[in-house]
Amino acid sequence: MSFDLVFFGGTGDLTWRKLMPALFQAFRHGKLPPGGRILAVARDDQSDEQYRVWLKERFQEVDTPKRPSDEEFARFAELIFYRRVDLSQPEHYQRLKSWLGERNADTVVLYLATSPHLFPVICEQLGAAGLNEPHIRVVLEKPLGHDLKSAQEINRVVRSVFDENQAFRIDHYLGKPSVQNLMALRFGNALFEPLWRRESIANIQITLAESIGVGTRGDFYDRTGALRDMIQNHALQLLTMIAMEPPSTSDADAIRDEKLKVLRSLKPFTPETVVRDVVRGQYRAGNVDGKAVPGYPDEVKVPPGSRCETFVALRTEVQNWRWAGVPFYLRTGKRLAARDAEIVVNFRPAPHSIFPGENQPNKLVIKLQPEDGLELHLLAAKGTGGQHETLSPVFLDLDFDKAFPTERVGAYERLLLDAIAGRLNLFVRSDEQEQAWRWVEPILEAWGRDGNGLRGYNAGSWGPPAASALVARDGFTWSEEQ
Ligand SMILES: NC(=O)C1=CN([C@@H]2O[C@H](COP(=O)(O)OP(=O)(O)OC[C@H]3O[C@@H](n4cnc5c(N)ncnc54)[C@H](OP(=O)(O)O)[C@@H]3O)[C@@H](O)[C@H]2O)C=CC1
Ligand SMILES: O=C1O[C@H](COP(=O)(O)O)[C@@H](O)[C@H](O)[C@H]1O
Repeated sequence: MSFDLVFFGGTGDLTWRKLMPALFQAFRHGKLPPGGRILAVARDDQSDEQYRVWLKERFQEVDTPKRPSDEEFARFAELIFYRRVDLSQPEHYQRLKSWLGERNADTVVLYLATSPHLFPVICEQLGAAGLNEPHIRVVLEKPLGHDLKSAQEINRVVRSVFDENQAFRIDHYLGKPSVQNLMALRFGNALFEPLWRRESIANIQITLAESIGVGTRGDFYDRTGALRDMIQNHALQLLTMIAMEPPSTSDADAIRDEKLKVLRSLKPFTPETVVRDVVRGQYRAGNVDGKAVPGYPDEVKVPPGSRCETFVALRTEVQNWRWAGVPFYLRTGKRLAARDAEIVVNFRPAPHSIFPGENQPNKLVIKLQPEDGLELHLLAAKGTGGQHETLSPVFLDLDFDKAFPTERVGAYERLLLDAIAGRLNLFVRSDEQEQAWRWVEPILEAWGRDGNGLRGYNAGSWGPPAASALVARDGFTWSEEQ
C-alpha cells in the first residue's frame, strides 16, 4: 500500500518535536508501510535538501535513545520532501495537488499541525481543489476549537468537505499504550466486570499531574488554561473509557457510540455546582524536584494580571444505573509535586470485618505515566501468629514494560500508523468532541462571570487545599494521601 503523508505546519514545533520523531520510530521499527512519502509544507521557501538538513539539526534535541544515527537519518530522509505552501492561497493547493498526482498513492493523509483557526480555511480550500476524495484522510490536531461554538464551526466545515470516516481527530492520550490496556483490562478480562459498578466502587479518581510549568508557551497557554487544555479532552476521554458500557464489537463506531453515551450522562453543571464542585488554581513560586521555580505570573510571555487556571479539580457523576451516586473526581495541573498520570478505582470497604485493625478498602491503580502498569491493593495476613491476625496492605504490581520487554509503540507513532491504515478507533468523533465542550461550557461561563475563585498553590504541591476539601466532603482522600 503506497501512501503520502502531508504535514501542514511542516516547520512548526509540533511537527519537529513530536510528529517527525514518532514517524522515525515507526520507520526504525519497520512499522511504516513501504512505499511512503512524507511531505512537509509551510511558507518558507526552501528545497527538500535544506529542509532535511534543518530537520536533522532539530533531531539533536530528541532524547538520545530515540535520536537517529547519521546512517538511519539518511535513509529516513529519502522519504522526506518539502514544498512551499501558503495555506491562505488557493493556487498553492493546486501545487500540492500536482505533487500528490505525480504518483496517485493509495492513501493520502493530510495532517493539520497548524493553529486550529486555519482548519476551516484549509478544509474549504482542500475541498475546492478536489483534495477530498475517499482515499484522502484529514488529521486534526488538538485543540479542536476554543469552545462549543468554534468546535461546531470547525466540524461544520470539515463535514461539508469530508465524510466523518475521513476525519481523524487527535487526542494523543488515546494512543498511549496504557490507555489501550484500559480497554484490555475491562473488555479482555471477565474478572472486573461484575465489580465495575456502583455496588462495589466507592469513587474514581483521574489525575493528570505534570511537574513541568508552561515553559516558553505562556502566551498560548494563557488563552487556553487547564480546563480546555487537559480536562475537555484527555481527562474526559479517560473517564469515558472507565465508565462506558462494553461495546458489542471493537469497531470504531461501536466504541465511540458507548463513549458518547457516557458524555451525555455526565451530570450537567449549574452556576451553583461550579462554585461547589470545581476548584481552579494558579501556581505560585515553589520547589519542584529540589529546584526553585517561578510562579505562573512570572513565566515568559504570561500577560500581567493573568487569571488563567493552571490547575483544575472537579467532582462529577455519571447519571445512569451503573454509576448513580459514584463520585468521579478529575484533577490536572502544571507544576505539581510529580509527573503522575493515573486512574484510581477505590472499591467499597468489606461490609463486615472479622480482623482487628486495618480495614482498608481495595483499590485498583491504572498507571499511565511515568510508568505504565496496574497495581491492585489488597489486605493480607502477615502470618505472625497469635489469636487475632492483623492485616497489612500489600499490592499486586504489574509492570507492562517488564511484561512486554519488546519496544512499545509511543502515542503519536501509534496514531500516525493508525491514520495511515485508516483505523479510527483511537480518534475522537465530532459528536463526542462537541458533547465534551457542551459539558465544560457552563464552567467556562461561570468563570467568565466571576473571576474571584482562582486559588494560588505552591509549585511542587498537589494543588490548592480546596482540592483536598472537595474529596474530603464525601469522606474520601486523593490517592497520594491514602
Ligand atoms: N507544540 C506542541 O508540542 C503541540 C502543539 N499542539 C498544537 O498544534 C498546533 C501547532 O502548534 P505548533 O507546532 O507548536 O505551532 P508553531 O507556531 O510552531 O507552527 C505553526 C506552523 O504552521 C505554519 N503556518 C502558519 N500559518 C501558515 C500559513 N498561512 N500557511 C502555511 N503554513 C502556515 C508555520 O509555518 P510558517 O509560519 O513558516 O509558514 C509552522 O510550520 C497548535 O494548535 C498547537 O496548540 C498540540 C499538541 C502539542
Ligand atoms: O495536550 C497536552 O498534553 C501535554 C501533556 O501530555 P503528556 O503526554 O506529556 O502527558 C501537556 O503538557 C500540554 O499542555 C497539553 O496541551
